[in-house]
Amino acid sequence: MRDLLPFLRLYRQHAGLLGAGMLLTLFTLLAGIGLLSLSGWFLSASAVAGLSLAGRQDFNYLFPAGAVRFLSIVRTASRWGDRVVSHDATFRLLTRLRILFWDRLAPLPAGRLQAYRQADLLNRLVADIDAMDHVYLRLISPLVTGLLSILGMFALLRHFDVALGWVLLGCLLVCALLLPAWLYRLGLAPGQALTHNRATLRTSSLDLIANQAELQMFDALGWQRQQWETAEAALIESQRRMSWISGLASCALTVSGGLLMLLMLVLASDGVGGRAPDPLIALVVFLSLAAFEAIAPLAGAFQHLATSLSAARRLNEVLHDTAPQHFGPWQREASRPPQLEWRQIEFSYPGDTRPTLQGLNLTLAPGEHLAILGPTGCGKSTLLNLLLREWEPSAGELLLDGQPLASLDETSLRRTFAVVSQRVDLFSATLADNLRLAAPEASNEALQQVLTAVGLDHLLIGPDVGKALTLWLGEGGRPLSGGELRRLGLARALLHQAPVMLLDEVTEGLDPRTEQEIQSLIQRHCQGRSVLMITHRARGLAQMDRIVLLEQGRIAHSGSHAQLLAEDDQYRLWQQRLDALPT
Ligand SMILES: Nc1ncnc2c1ncn2[C@@H]1O[C@H](COP(=O)(O)OP(=O)(O)OP(=O)(O)O)[C@@H](O)[C@H]1O
Repeated sequence: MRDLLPFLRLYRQHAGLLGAGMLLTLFTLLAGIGLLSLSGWFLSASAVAGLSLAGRQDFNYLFPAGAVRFLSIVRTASRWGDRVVSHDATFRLLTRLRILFWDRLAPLPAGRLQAYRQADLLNRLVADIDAMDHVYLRLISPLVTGLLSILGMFALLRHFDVALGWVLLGCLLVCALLLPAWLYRLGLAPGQALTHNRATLRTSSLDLIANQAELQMFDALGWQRQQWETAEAALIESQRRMSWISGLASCALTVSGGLLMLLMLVLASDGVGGRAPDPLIALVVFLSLAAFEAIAPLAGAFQHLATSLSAARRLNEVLHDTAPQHFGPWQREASRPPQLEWRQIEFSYPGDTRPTLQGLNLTLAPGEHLAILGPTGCGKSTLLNLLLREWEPSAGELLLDGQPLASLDETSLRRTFAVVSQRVDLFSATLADNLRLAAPEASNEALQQVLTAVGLDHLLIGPDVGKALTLWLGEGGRPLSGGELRRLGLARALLHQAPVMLLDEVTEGLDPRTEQEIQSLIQRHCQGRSVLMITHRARGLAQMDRIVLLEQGRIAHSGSHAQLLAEDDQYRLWQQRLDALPT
């Protein structure tokens, strides 16, 4: 139950609406109970009154008939109001909860987010939050209004017959305690399975759709489909078990209601409140029948409680994630290239026993163009990831102009670096939208110029400036080749106008001519800016100010291209290997 506490705190902000919703539910219940018991009494009393002439003349038909109409109008109106107000309150709560969840999720560093699968996060954001609507609608509201109605019925019946009042109260309280507890236990395992299986099916469906090309190529579509079918069968099975429990709950409620009615009939048959048997017996019997209207939602609430609790637990995992990212208040003037320093940096990825970076010391002077070479997996991209604060070093200091990088505010950090990472993401949007991500204020002419510079002018539609950038890219639009994607990434980085360019294998997958063009473009555009370029290519190294060879998370060699060629055997070996690579 502790898992629900963070969500219950949100209720305070909508206490007025939630309270009004419960009041209307209570009116609906009481009006329903009053209607049934009064109608039962009215029918019997009318029948009895009709037996004698005096009875026919004395019996007041008008007041009970009016009361029945009044109660039925109150019941209808309050039920309508209850639905409107309770659902409005619930939707407001869900909206707040989604915003809260998103607010906690968004500041998590990208590295931390990798611990969650994207499909799973989507499921938490959609299905798990939806499951929280049970908490107010099916748990709190029925619990409060059910217990108040039971007390109301007790007070009414006690007015006519104290003993019968206590019997009704006792029986209803026993049912209100035992039935929910029993149904909670029954629904526990299938409820948890339902949340888990729903998440698994969603993840499996997204895997099937997103990886379809890969699966088809390796003839693994059947295998993935089978995984999906297994996930679907598991979900259907947990839904079937929940439906079975719902059926059982309805059966238990009907049987208990029938037994209670029978008991009250037997107890009242000698007369209510010490009187001779009269139509009040019908009032007692119908009152006990109506009483189960108050208990029925309670039983259902506890059956589904396990589903809400497991959804709450999954949401809390993200809400209480221990790794929120903190940015300092320092707002730096972003146009000037800074001095960057990795000082005695140690870093390992979670779960990895090997250190990725071990006591790494490196400096990037303002305006310096530095290339980093090294074998696959030696930690080159990790160097950039630490700079972008996707991960935090476990020891050592990352300094920007001599200040800890963590003291910089997030906007200044993002304005300081322009990145072309190994994986360039394309949004399902127009070409212009995909570029304006990096420079929202850029004019159409500036976008066209940069596209021409990176060799993507063939994506422009016609000469008209307004229409030329409207090509739809990504899902539902034109896909880009690997080389085109890299060039688009470079175009974004150039538009970003940051003083430090971080380029992770930016010319990988390009033909030699384009590679040459891109290299010259970088040199041209990055005059006066710092460049940190990770590369596996020999081309362009001579134009860099300094080259660093990284090995097993440490700097093995450092110097200018000419220096290293002259003095360093290993660099010569690297150079030969890179030269031998097909271009
Ligand atoms: N998110 C991660 N979680 C766990 N391990 C990771 C993660 N990212 C990278 N690694 C591991 O850390 C090591 C260094 O990775 P990194 O990407 O920095 O290498 P790299 O030198 O850039 O390699 P490449 O030249 O192939 O791009 C690798 O062994 C890699 O498998």
